[in-house]
Parts: sequence; C-alpha cells; structure tokens
Amino acid sequence: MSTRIYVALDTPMLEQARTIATRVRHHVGGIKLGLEFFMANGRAGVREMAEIGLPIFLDLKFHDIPNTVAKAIQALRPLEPAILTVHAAGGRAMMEDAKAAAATGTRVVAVTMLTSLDGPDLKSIGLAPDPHEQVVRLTELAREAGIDGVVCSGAEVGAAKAAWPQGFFVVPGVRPADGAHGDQKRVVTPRAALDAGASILVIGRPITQAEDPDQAARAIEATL
Ligand SMILES: O=C(O)c1cc(=O)[nH]c(=O)n1[C@@H]1O[C@H](COP(=O)(O)O)[C@@H](O)[C@H]1O
Repeated sequence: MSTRIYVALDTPMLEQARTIATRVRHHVGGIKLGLEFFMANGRAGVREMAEIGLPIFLDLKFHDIPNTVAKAIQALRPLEPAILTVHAAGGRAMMEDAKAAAATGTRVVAVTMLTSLDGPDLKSIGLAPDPHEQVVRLTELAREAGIDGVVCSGAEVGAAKAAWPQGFFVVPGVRPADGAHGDQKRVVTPRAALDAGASILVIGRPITQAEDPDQAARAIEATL
C-alpha cells in the first residue's frame, strides 16, 4: 500500500466514487474529494466516503476574503478532513484565518499555481511568466502564514521544498510515463515527483478512468 497516493475521485456520482475507492483502497493512502463530488453530494457524501476508513482530503480550494473563508472552514470542522485546500493567492491573512478555523487535526495546504497553467497562462493573467518564481513566492507566503504546506506541480516541488524544508508538499498533475496529460500542463511521473520532494501525490484519471482502476493503482505503486 502506498500511503503517498491520494486518489482523486472526481465524479458527481457517490456510488461510483464508493466503488472505485473500495477497489483501490489497499493501494492508496487516502481519498481526495473535490468540487465536483462535493457540489453533488455535500457533507453527507463526504461522511459516507469517510466510512471506507481512509483519510479524506477535502479539496474545495477556498479563495475569498478571510472572514468568508474562515467561516466556511469552520462549517466543515465536524467532518475533520485530514487535508483541505485554499488558494495561496487569497493572501497571507486569508491563509492565517483558514488555519485558525480548521479542526486541530486538519492540514491546511495552499494551491500555489494550478498544474493546468503554464508560463504564458501566468502572463495572460498579469503575472510574471515564470512558474518557479510564482510557486516559490507563494510557498514562502504560505510558510509565513503558518499553514501546513502547499500544492504545486512536480516540476516546482524541488524549488518549493528548498524554500520550506519542513513544509508538506502535495503534488497533483502526475502521470505515468505513457499516460495522457488531458488538461494538465506541468506534468511529471509519480516517481519523479517523490524524488523531487513531494509528501503525497494526487492521482485521478490515470486510476479512475482506467479499465481496471485497481490494476492501474498497483502499477503506479510499483514504480514508487
Ligand atoms: O488542489 C489540487 O488537488 C489540484 C491542484 C492543481 O494545481 N492541479 C490539480 O490537478 N489539482 C487536483 O488534482 C486532481 C488531478 O486529477 P487528474 O488530472 O485526473 O490526475 C484533480 O482533482 C484536481 O482538482
């Protein structure tokens, strides 16, 4: 079992999420539930998934004024997720208040730069077109805010870890060497992401869209 893999169950269908999670549960360390699942199934759905017995990573990527984010996270406290996400671009005060509002055992991690973006995308939204610079700057801000870690691509996790050696690093957008990239742009293999400093890997479609998700999870696990 690789406790370093969190399987992203991006589906609105509770039964489908439960079926995949049950099939792969011996090869992953946790379940990531995101906006697609949460919008369709809400807190009750999260509770049902928690019954499978794996840690829950609730990825709702909060990005709003500090008060709104803190109140939203407070409302999630009873679910006691192992990990939850905010956007680092929400700023230091928002991240500080997010951490203060979360349950004691919940790691709060901040998304630095989405793995679906590249340098030209950064430029198109008015930022310096250098993913490394952007990820390192936001990693330093997250560290100063006193949260637990960041989300970044495997291409930048080495630089982020150098900026925050004690941080917790979540790396999505990983693909087996021959895997389809889909909408992900800054992609590395699971092994390369771990070697570069990832604490955990978030893997969705390479497992969930496989003909045999259990076999796909095992094959990835074997490369780690
Ligand atoms: O916060 C995340 O988990 C996240 C951040 C990011 O920059 N990129 C990213 O892909 N994710 C999530 O990671 C998962 C990746 O899924 P796959 O591309 O199917 O492996 C999705 O659930 C995304 O929402």
